[in-house]
Amino acid sequence: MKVNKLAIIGGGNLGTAIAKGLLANGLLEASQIYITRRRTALLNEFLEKGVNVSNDNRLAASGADVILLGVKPYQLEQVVKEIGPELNPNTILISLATGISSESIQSFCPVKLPIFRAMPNTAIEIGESMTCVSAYNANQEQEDQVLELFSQMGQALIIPEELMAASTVLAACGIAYAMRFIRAATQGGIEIGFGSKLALQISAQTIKGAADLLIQKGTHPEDEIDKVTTPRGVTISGLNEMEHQGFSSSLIKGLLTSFNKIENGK
Ligand SMILES: NC(=O)C1=CN([C@@H]2O[C@H](COP(=O)(O)OP(=O)(O)OC[C@H]3O[C@@H](n4cnc5c(N)ncnc54)[C@H](O)[C@@H]3O)[C@@H](O)[C@H]2O)C=CC1
Ligand SMILES: O=C(O)[C@@H]1CCC=N1
Repeated sequence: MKVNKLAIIGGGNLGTAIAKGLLANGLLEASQIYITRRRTALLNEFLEKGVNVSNDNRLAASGADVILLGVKPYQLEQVVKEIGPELNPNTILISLATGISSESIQSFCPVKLPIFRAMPNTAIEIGESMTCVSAYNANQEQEDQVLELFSQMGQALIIPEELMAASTVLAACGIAYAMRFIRAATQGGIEIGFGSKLALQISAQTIKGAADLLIQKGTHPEDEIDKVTTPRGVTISGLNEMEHQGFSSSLIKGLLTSFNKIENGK
């Protein structure tokens, strides 16, 4: 992708994770990246790497080919209106905000322009994100450009905008759910004899191996489970006990709770 200038407006948790992902992949020179937030002192690590750090959103947006909006949803309208004079019909605007439609974002802009919503997860920092993207007012070339950008920092997919809430839950919140699984496994590991450090190492690498089996072989989880569950063995006993305690059910209910909160604000 030919990007001369990329601006991240709102360098918080997600904005800085993306900046780290871009730098780690050498996708752009540090000098091509602009990142803003109100308290710029919190972005010193980027300043030291040669990234342009500022609290001036218009300066960052001016002449940028790609603008990523990393502010909170309730701050989006004000920020888009602020940078409005710097937008042109070719600017690629990518919103990371949860729950604000492309149509609304377009209504904050003075010109019609390609608008993308992207929902990466925090593993973007290490190039392992699952990023779902929706496109609005964009042509094929622009869609390909945005997909290419996020594909360099993990896997990326274009999805219909109506699935953005679902992708937020499955992929973005999903990192937190997976972390909680690993934490619980670690706590169990300590009870059966490991120190916390070793228990965490074993649990995390085990989850990574499980995910990689599915990703690399394209198999179904139950096929892989069948290979581990010796008849009358210990794995099936543990798994069935987890299900009696509501393991899958609690995960699905949690997912739905997150989803309903995005959809209905509850
Ligand atoms: N995909 C994911 O894994 C995650 C997605 N999100 C989504 O990403 C968006 C950002 O969330 P976080 O990064 O957690 O928020 P955050 O609060 O860490 O970051 C927002 C940043 O915007 C800055 N900011 C606020 N007003 C500004 C302005 N007028 N000009 C410039 N900068 C301004 C703040 O100083 C802050 O650094 C939200 O919409 C949230 O829903 C958040 C966390 C994880
Ligand atoms: O928890 C949240 O609301 C945001 C959306 C996805 C990840 N963090």
